[in-house]
Amino acid sequence: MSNLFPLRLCDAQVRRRGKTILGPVNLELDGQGLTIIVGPNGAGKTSLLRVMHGVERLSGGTVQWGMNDDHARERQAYVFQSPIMLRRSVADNLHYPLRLSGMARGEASPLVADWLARIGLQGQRQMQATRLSGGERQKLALARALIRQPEVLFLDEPCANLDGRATREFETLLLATRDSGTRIVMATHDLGQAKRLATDALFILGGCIHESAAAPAFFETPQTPELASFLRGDIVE
Ligand SMILES: Nc1ncnc2c1ncn2[C@@H]1O[C@H](COP(=O)(O)OP(=O)(O)OP(=O)(O)O)[C@@H](O)[C@H]1O
Repeated sequence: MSNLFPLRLCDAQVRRRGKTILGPVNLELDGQGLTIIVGPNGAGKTSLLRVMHGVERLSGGTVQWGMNDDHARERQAYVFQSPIMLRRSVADNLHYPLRLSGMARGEASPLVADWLARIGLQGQRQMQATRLSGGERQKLALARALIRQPEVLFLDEPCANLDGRATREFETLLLATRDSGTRIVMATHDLGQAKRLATDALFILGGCIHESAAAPAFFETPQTPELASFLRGDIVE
């Protein structure tokens, strides 16, 4: 049984140049499910993900995992909106994190082959990763994040630049990841995607959690006028 969870944010706050961009946020995350973060542009979704992942300096409050920060960090992975590919082959992009963790190449190779098959890129294994399409890159970024078997995966708008088919393939991989027990926290602009994936959701407005609930109640019976407007597609500030 993992002791990484719960993740507790207590009055977590981020201020930059005299402006509060996040918080105070109070939140407890347990170890299961797929939490979706939605909210208007600039509301603080990325900042919240970065605070949870421990890469955003706090101006106040605390972020606590069930274990010390260094060990907790090793069990986390983060996927960005625009993934950075190493200027190496597709296969080497998957070998890289395993080598960093000290795994011998012979031991890593079957894992790499398995992940190439899961993301459907066996045929491109020798191709320079920077030549992949946007959808292929994002699947490779996901595999690179998951190959070390993190317990929690953070994603920031991973499908923002993908077409429908690539988005569907990516979502299928995400659902399989969730079902295999990896905790997922993901920001998205796409309300359809949020509904398809969420087990629970957070609505961020003005840097604070304005409303949160389990899905489908979050989407079907919003409790605040602001979330109701946002879900209708109105402009909310
Ligand atoms: N380093 C920084 N210095 C000053 N302001 C910042 C900094 N980082 C973020 N901000 C501001 O903080 C606010 C929250 O940004 P954040 O990227 O977290 O929002 P977001 O909800 O992810 O936005 P989007 O949906 O547009 O990606 C924005 O107004 C942004 O301009």
